Amino acid sequence: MKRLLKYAKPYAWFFVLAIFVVLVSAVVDLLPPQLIRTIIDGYLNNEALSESERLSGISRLGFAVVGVFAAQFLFGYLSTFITSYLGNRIVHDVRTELFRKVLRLPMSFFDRNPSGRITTRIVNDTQNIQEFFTSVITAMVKDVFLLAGTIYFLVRLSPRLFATSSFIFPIIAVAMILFRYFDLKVYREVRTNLAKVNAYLAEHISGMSVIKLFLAEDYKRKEFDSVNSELYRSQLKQLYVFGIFRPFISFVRHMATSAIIYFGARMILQQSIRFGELYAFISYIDTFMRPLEDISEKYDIIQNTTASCEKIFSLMDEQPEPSGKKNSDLRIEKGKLEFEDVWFSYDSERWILKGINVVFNPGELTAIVGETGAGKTSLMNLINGLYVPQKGRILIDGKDMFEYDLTRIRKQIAAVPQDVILFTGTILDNVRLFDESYSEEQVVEALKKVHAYDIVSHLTDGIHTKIVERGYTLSAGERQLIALARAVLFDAKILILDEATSNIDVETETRIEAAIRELSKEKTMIMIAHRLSTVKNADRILVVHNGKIVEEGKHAQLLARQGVYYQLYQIQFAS
Ligand SMILES: Nc1ncnc2c1ncn2[C@@H]1O[C@H](COP(=O)(O)OP(=O)(O)OP(=O)(O)O)[C@@H](O)[C@H]1O
Repeated sequence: MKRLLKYAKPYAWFFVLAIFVVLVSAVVDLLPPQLIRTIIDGYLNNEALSESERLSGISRLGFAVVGVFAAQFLFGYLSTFITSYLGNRIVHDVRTELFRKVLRLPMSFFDRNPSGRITTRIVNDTQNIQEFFTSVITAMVKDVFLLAGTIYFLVRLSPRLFATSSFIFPIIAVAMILFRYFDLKVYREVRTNLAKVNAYLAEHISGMSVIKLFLAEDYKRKEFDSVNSELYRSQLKQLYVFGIFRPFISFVRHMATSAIIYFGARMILQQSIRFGELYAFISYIDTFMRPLEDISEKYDIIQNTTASCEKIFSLMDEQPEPSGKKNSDLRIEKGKLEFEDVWFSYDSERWILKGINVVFNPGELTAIVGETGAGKTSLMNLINGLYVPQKGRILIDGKDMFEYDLTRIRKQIAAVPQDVILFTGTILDNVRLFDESYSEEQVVEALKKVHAYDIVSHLTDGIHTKIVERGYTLSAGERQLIALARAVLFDAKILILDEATSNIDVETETRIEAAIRELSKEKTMIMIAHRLSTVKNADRILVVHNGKIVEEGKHAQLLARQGVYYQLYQIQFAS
C-alpha cells in the first residue's frame, strides 16, 4: 500500500482537492434532516405562529432544502469526477510502467509466464487499483466523517432514543458481516470459474483449425459444457446469496426503523421528543447505515487491491534482461562473432549447448545443420542476446557482447526466425519497424534486394497493405521475406536465418539464395537449415549434435568424412 501511494504523489494536490470536496459533500448530506426538522417543529406544528408566518417560513426553508439538494448533486458530481480522474491517471501511470517493464524482461520470463497471466496483471489487476483510488480512499474519509456526524446529531436530537435504539446496531453489523463473508466467497468462485472459461476459449479459438482437422468438435463441446456448467453453478450460488441476504438486510433495517418509530411515538406521547426531531432521528439512522454498508464493501476492495499490488509489484521487481553496458558508444564494425566455451540451459537442469567453441567471420556464409532439437535455434537466441549463456563468452569484434549497449546494437544483428510474427500496421511499417527515418523508397529497395517486391506489389495495396494481428493474413513465406527485407534495410552486420526459406516456393527460394549469397559478401551470415539441399553452397557447414558442434567443413569434405552429416544426407536423399 505504501508503495502504491507513491504513485499518487504527483497528484497530491488533486487528492487534497478531492478530500475537501468530499468533506463538503458530507456536510451537505447531513443538512436536509435538520432543515426538515425545523420546517416541522419550527413552523408546521408551531401553534404560536400565525398561518402566514408558518407558510412563509415553510417556503423559505423549502427553498433552502432544494438548494441543499442541488449542492448535493453538484458536490456529488465533483467528487465523482475528481476521484475518477485521479484513479484513471494513477492506473495509466502504473500500466505504462508495467508494460515498459515487460518490454525489458528476458525471454526466460516469458517461458515461465503464459501471456494470459501477464495480460491479467496489466489489465485486471491495475483495474483494482483504479477502484481503490476512485471509490475507496476518499469515500472512506467521507464515510468516517458521515458516521461521526450522524452520531453527533443522533445524540443531540435525543440521547434517550439513541440509547434505546442502540441495540439494533450490532444486529445490523452481524447481518452485514455475514453477507460480506458469503458474498466474497461466491464472488471469488465466480471469478475463478470465469477465468477458466476465458482461458478455455482463448486456447481453443486460436487452435480452431486443429480442432476441425482432427474432428474434435464433439469432444471439445462436451469439455466446454463442463467448464461452462461450473460457472453457471457458481453464478446461481451468487444469486442465492443476493436473493436471501439483500432482502434480509432490508428486513432488519425496516424492523429497526419500526422499533425506533415505536419508541419515538411513546416519547412523543410523553412529550419528551417532538415530531420533527423523530423524523430527523429516523433520517439520520438511514444516513448512518449507508457508510456502515459502504465500509464493509470498501474493505473487500482494499483486500483485492492488496492482492493485486503484490502481483503487480512482483512483476515490477523481476530482473530485467541484461542489456550490456548502458550508453556504450561501441558499434559493430565488422561483425566477427566468437563463441568461447559456451554452455547454455533454459531451465538450469538440462544443458542444451555444451561447450560451444566457434568463430563466424564477416563475408562468410556458415550453415548450421543437425537433427530436430539439437540446439540450433538456441544458438541463434544467444547471438541475439535473447538468452544469456550460463558459462563462457560470446565476443563480437573481439569484445564481450555485454560490453556493448545491446539495446543499441540489436538492429545490427538481424534474425529471420522460422515463424515470423508481424505487428498490426502496414507492410511498410513492418519492414521499417515503425522507424520513419527510413523512407518508403529505401523500404522498396530492400524488398527488391530480397526479391520480395514483386510478391508484395501483387497484394491489394502493395506495401501499404494492412496487416492484422500477428500477420496471419500473409503466407508464412511472405512474412519471412518481410523479415529478410528488414535485415537488409537495417544494414545488419550479422544476419541469422533460421529456416528462412523453408516456406518459400522453389523458384523464389533460388532467387533468394542468390540474394543471400550476395549479401553474405558484406555480412556475417549464419543459416540454420534442415534441408541439406539449401546448405550445399555454404562456405562452411557446422553440424550440431546433442548440444555440441561435432563436425565442421564444406559439403564435400563432410560427406567424405562419412560422419553425422553423411548420415543426415543419406536419410534425406536416400530415395
Ligand atoms: N524456451 C524453451 N524453454 C525450455 N526448453 C526449450 C525452449 N526452447 C527450446 N527448448 C529445448 O531446447 C532444445 C533445443 O531446442 P532448439 O529449438 O534449439 O532446437 P533446434 O535444433 O533449433 O530444433 P529444430 O530443428 O526443431 O528447430 C530442445 O530440446 C527444446 O525442447
